[in-house]
Amino acid sequence: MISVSEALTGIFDLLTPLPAETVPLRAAAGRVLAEDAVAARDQPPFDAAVMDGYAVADAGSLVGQTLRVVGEAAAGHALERRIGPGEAARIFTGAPMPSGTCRVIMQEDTRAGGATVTIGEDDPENRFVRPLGSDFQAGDHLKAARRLTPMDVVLLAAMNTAEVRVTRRPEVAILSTGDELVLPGETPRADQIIASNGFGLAALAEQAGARARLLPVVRDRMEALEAAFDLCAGADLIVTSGGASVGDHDLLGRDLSELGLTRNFYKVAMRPGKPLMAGTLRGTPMIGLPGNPVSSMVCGIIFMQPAIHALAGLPPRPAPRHRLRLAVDLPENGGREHYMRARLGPEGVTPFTSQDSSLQKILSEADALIVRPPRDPARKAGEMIEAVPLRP
Ligand SMILES: Nc1nc2c(c(=O)[nH]1)N[C@H]1C(S)=C(S)[C@@H](COP(=O)(O)OP(=O)(O)OC[C@H]3O[C@@H](n4cnc5c(N)ncnc54)[C@H](O)[C@@H]3O)O[C@H]1N2
Ligand code: MOO
Repeated sequence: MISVSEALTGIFDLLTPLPAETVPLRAAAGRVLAEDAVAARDQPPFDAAVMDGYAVADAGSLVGQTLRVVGEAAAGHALERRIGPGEAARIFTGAPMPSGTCRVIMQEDTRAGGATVTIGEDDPENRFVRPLGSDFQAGDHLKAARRLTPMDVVLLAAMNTAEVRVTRRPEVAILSTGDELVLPGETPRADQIIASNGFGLAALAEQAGARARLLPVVRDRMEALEAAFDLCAGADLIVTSGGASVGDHDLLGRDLSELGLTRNFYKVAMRPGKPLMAGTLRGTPMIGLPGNPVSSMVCGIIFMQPAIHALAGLPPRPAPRHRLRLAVDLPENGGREHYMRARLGPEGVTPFTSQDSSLQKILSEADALIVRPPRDPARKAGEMIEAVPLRP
């Protein structure tokens, strides 16, 4: 069996980043920037007032002095007149500083008197001017590749970017296999269960920025599998769940070269997720996940989501981890890398008592997956360990 990091590298090796497309700025959030965006202008494009008040030409203290108010500057309405010593311009936040002025005296520190203003307090150190280009300057870059956050979008908009070059959104075809499966909302027979994995995997794929194509459940027959493979055409990544083990009805564990499946590896030293496989199906990268729901979801986080990010053009990286304090002692780990469902509390992180890979309620309650490397020695409460967060 290969290690988790060998398996992840093996999956990255199957992937080619998708080409770029142009989208309007409104559709850019969450997409991966494919080419550097360059600011076309300085921001602010002029020295701007930071406070509502009076713009003055005098650099020294004006306490007790009365100035002549000779004009007004507001945001979007520059004052074209030059201001000299002994004069002031009424000014509002965001307005361009009139020529001749060097600072703003806050309105609260003044007393207005018709065409004049008298200065009460004045600290000339506080200029209340935002210099031209102090936010960003023409030619500044927002570097590719990065997943665009709402904070990036506000910057792109300010840079006067109406359209953005992003990588095409990966399309992930998801198929679940099993004679026992019926869809949520159907009435299962006594020997049937609800096909939950596909829904969770589709949500994980979409969380990672992909479009998910959730295919109908595939029965445990070769013809059904072949027909389902046809429905994967055009996808950038194919993800299967179930049928990966060695049972008589586990079709995906068999030699499927006649259906166009080339397997690059099968079985990984991890828990849950041992019967994981990856390869290509008719030339498209494919990841085969085990059917147990927790195995499927853990492998979706550890392999599918990083694969989607890489397809979208981000640097290939494992799922992010945090360092967390252990709240309880843990015995030595076995030979497989263990992803333990765990809860976060004031004392630190505690694994759930049962780590069975079928327990969906515990998975839903878990805050993190504690990662225990193979043969990790016994750990004491209070030690720091690595964990993959399950909540934003
Ligand atoms: N002799 C061996 N048996 C098993 C081994 C092994 O090494 N030798 N490995 C075990 C491990 S580990 C896992 S994980 C499972 C995974 O096997 P499969 O990928 O073949 O999964 P299935 O048999 O199809 O299903 C397992 C389990 O999960 C339920 N399931 C399947 N699909 C879904 C779905 N879409 N939604 C909800 N639940 C699903 C299914 O009903 C089974 O209960 O194999 C062990 N066996
Ligand atoms: O690896 Mo299986 O994924 O233990 O349940």
